Amino acid sequence: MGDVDPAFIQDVEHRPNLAPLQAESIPLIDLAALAGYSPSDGAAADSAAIKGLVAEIGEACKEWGFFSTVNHGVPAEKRERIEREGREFFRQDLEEKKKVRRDEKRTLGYYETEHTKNVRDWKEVFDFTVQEPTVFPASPEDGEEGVIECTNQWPEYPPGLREACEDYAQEVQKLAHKLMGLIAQSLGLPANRFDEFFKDQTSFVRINHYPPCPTPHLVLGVGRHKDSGALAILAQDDVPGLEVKRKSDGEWVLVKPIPDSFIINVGDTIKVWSNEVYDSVEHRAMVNSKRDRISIPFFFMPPHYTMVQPLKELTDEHNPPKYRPYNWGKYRVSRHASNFKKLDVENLQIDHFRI
Ligand SMILES: O=C(O)CCC(=O)C(=O)O
Ligand SMILES: [Fe+2]
Repeated sequence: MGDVDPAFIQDVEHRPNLAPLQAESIPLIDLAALAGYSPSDGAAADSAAIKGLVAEIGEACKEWGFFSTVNHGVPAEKRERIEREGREFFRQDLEEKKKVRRDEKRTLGYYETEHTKNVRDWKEVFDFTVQEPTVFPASPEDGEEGVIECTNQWPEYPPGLREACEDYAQEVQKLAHKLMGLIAQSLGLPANRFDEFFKDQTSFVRINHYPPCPTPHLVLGVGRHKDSGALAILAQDDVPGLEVKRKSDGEWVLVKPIPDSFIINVGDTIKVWSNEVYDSVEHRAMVNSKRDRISIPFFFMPPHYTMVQPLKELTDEHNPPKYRPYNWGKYRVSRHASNFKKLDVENLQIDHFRI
């Protein structure tokens, strides 16, 4: 096992297959028709091209919970820039990176000891929030009303990281709003149905860096998990690693990198809003012994005061709500705390609120 810390080692049943299935992977959707689209513009939402997209996206959300997109409208140079600046940041010594390390009080910045399902991930990350400051409950406990304001921690080096991150987040955010419009339409709702949930937000962006690993067959860059927010919009470099658990048979399939594409996946919040018409799907990232890998997810998340529950229009007496309402901020704070360290218990999941 060499020098690998046992904290990283996955149980046998969760270890990756380094030659994973590539055959049938997630659908690829061309978003060119989104150029003039806005969820608040009824006429644009009704065009034939948009209706076609809505059908494709609805199908992908149902069958896979995941899809790749091209012609998404986010300028390639903005994605390239954040990737380049991120690499430059991670190239520094640990001591330098630790100057912006997150802790229990400052929850954004650099972090190198994340755990997923109580096993350490083979990665380091840099997190920044999209709406500054982002407001969260001070405590995950019900009845405790205080809030805290989270702000970003920017390193001195590289000097361009901050602007690259802020620009990127603004661009991807526009795409996120449009995708929520299409998803609303695909559920038979008005395109602007989700707008009220994103007047404020707790969205954040993570730059994942997966260094080469001497024992890629024993560890994962990020262990199997579902994303808890509404949507994730992920950029990956040209090194394969992301695997999605195929709903039809439970097999792990590799999502091959496509240049200038984004991978979109449905998170638990949409699963609940849709009363399980759509599902959030497990995914994980492998590492390899030769090349490092960068991936950049944008996690689109509602404001802390949102009560997440199945939408009224999608429930009735024959199809009653499958979840009790839960407070997004408290849920997020509780889950976030558990990523910091190895715990003896599983962290909070939406199943906790399943009726
Ligand atoms: O690196 C990847 O491809 C996946 C990352 C991911 O799923 C996450 O950060 O939540
Ligand atoms: Fe994820």
